[in-house]
Amino acid sequence: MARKFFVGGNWKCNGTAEEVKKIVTTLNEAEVPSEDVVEVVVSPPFVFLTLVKSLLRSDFHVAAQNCWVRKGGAFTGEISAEMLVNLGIPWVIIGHSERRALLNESNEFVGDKVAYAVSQGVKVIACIGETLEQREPGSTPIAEKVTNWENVVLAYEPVWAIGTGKVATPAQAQEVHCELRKWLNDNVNSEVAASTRIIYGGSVNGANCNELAAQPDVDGFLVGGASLKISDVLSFIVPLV
Ligand SMILES: O=C(CO)COP(=O)(O)O
Repeated sequence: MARKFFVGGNWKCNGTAEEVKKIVTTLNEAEVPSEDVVEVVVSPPFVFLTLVKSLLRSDFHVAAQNCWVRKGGAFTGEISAEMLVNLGIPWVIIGHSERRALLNESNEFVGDKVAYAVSQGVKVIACIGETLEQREPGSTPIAEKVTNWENVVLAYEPVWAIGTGKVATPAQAQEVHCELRKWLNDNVNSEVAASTRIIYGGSVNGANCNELAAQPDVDGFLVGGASLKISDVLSFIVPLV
């Protein structure tokens, strides 16, 4: 089964309502390949989720940047997977390295979150670590807890490449993605290994995306900084036609 290319824009903790509207307008006016060819997902901060969802073209989708590990309740400051379902937000990013590093999210916690979100019908962009020593223990709780991989995209984001302008070479990205696919084959099963999208994040922009996309195991991107720049916001979608 062919893996549909996946392009995610992670806006992180950035933007005003006006800036967000400008990005959405740019996305809405763009001519891009059909939804059958490329899946495009943008991830604004929580407070802008409904605004973006209400304005965004219907062939693009919205992702939250995090959600709580279990059913909602007395967890001040959190939002739950049920709330995302209630608002019609189909995707969530879980386990981003910024949350792992700054908020001490552990592999187990991330694995539980991925499993809970998937169990509630929210699709997950699950971010995993950089070195083999980090990737295996990071992936194991996800592999142990997730039963339905149809709704999981794995994002490989080397920390040294995030926000630094130092992108992995296409060969480096391919090597890790290939290793991750082998890991899925050995630890989940061959079908999941063949069908799961493994996307790359870290200083992706219009200038480097085509070479990365040409790698057989690079199934898309999670783009940070460039997804916020009006001049760049389409550059990693359009060239893939
Ligand atoms: O962290 C990232 C996406 O989740 C990557 O960020 P940059 O594209 O800004 O390097």
